[in-house]
Amino acid sequence: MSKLMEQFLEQSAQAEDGFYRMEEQRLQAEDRRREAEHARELHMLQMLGQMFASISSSRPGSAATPCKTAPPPPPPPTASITAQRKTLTLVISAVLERYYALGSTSHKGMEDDILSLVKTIIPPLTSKKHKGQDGRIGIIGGCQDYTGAPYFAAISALKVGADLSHVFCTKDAATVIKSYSPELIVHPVLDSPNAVEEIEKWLPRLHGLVVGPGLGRDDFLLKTAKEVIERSKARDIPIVIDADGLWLVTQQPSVIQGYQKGILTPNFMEFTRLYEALHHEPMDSSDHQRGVLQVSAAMGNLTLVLKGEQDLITDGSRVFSCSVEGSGRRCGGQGDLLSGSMGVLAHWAHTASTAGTVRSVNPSVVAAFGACSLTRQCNSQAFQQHGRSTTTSDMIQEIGSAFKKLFES
Ligand SMILES: NC(=O)C1=CN([C@@H]2O[C@H](COP(=O)(O)OP(=O)(O)OC[C@H]3O[C@@H](n4cnc5c(N)ncnc54)[C@H](OP(=O)(O)O)[C@@H]3O)[C@@H](O)[C@H]2O)[C@@H](O)CC1
Ligand SMILES: Nc1ncnc2c1ncn2[C@@H]1O[C@H](COP(=O)(O)OP(=O)(O)OP(=O)(O)O)[C@@H](O)[C@H]1O
Repeated sequence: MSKLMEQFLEQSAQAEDGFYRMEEQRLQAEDRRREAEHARELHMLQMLGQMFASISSSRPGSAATPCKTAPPPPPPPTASITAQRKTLTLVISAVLERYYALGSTSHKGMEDDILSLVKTIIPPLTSKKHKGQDGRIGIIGGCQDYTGAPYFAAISALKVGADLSHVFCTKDAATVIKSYSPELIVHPVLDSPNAVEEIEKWLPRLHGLVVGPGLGRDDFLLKTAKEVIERSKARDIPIVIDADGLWLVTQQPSVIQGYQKGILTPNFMEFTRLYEALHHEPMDSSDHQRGVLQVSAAMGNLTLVLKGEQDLITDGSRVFSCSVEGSGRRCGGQGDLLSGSMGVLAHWAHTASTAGTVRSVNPSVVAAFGACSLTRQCNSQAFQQHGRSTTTSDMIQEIGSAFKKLFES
């Protein structure tokens, strides 16, 4: 009897095992089918995104002043073309929204998609606009020691496409900066006793602010910068904080914490300082992705760019990495080119977001990604010509063609 019972139990156990094995195989097959479907869907959405982006970025030509020998100018953009462009950019946004909801992990695909999105924020060049409409950018920085940094940032903003670029610097830096370029508007106010009021007069006219390049760490200048940041936030102006501006943020994070139009652009050293000030412990330098998510979260989901071999960009929800090929040349001032360009792109991205064009990704992230790609592309192009002797001025010369290659082709 007990033998029969044993046999019966053994057979039931075998049947049960068989059942679970089959069920496991069935579930694995189902998983594989779902994964394949998921990959197909991602691939299709990616291709659609690229297709729509290339259609939408082929703009009507800008209306040039006619001259006798020139062919007739192309017709101005008609209402139907404008409507078509708008529909296409909305489709790109919807495609990307679905794509990111599916959780892509493909870095190359992701880079291409964000680049497509950058293309949609660039205002078309038309004869219908007046000077200033494509951006008036202010740089807070420039002191006795550092005159190059604010110049690099301000001229980069102009070369990317801002119409006017202002530098608010100390009195002794102003003449020097003016002498580098007649294109810049230079205000020698940063060390005057009523600096904040002097700068505030201009805020209603500014579309973007870059705080820090060549600012130095003098207490009075940092206090002025802090007050200008507060007043710019009250006016909802996009603010990029770089270099010594990040020194200020490290001392007083609340100055920009939680401001959704703020972007921080630390190099590794600046990032480490900020991390340690926020978390009161040394950073785990083996996991940069985790580090940037932690700092962004601690700063109230502020957009953050950790510059390096790959630029890591996050707003605390996901990390985008920009690895457009640059070069091995690390001359000073590349970060200034980056922050100046970002000031303009941030203005364009937030304008596009208000118009409903950018919906799927945080506009600050789109601007940051655009500026990182551009800086790296400039670095690569300048390096091809100048090799080891490449300087930031050589990179600035490349902004026009790098911009065209990345965003207008
Ligand atoms: N022409 C001009 O006018 C220019 C002016 N500029 C202006 O200068 C001001 C000060 O800026 P800053 O970056 O030199 O200051 P700071 O934070 O003390 O860093 C210095 C220390 O950080 C380190 N370090 C740097 N990068 C690192 C990395 N990736 N990874 C690791 N370590 C890194 C490096 O350490 P080291 O190699 O010496 O050990 C170095 O000692 C600011 O206003 C800026 O705008 C610049 O824009 C350039 C062009
Ligand atoms: N190791 C690297 N490889 C490739 N590109 C890099 C590397 N490090 C930095 N970059 C690029 O150089 C740009 C500026 O970064 P960098 O770390 O030089 O900033 P920074 O130190 O703040 O510059 P600055 O000299 O203006 O103060 C970034 O856009 C980044 O992409």
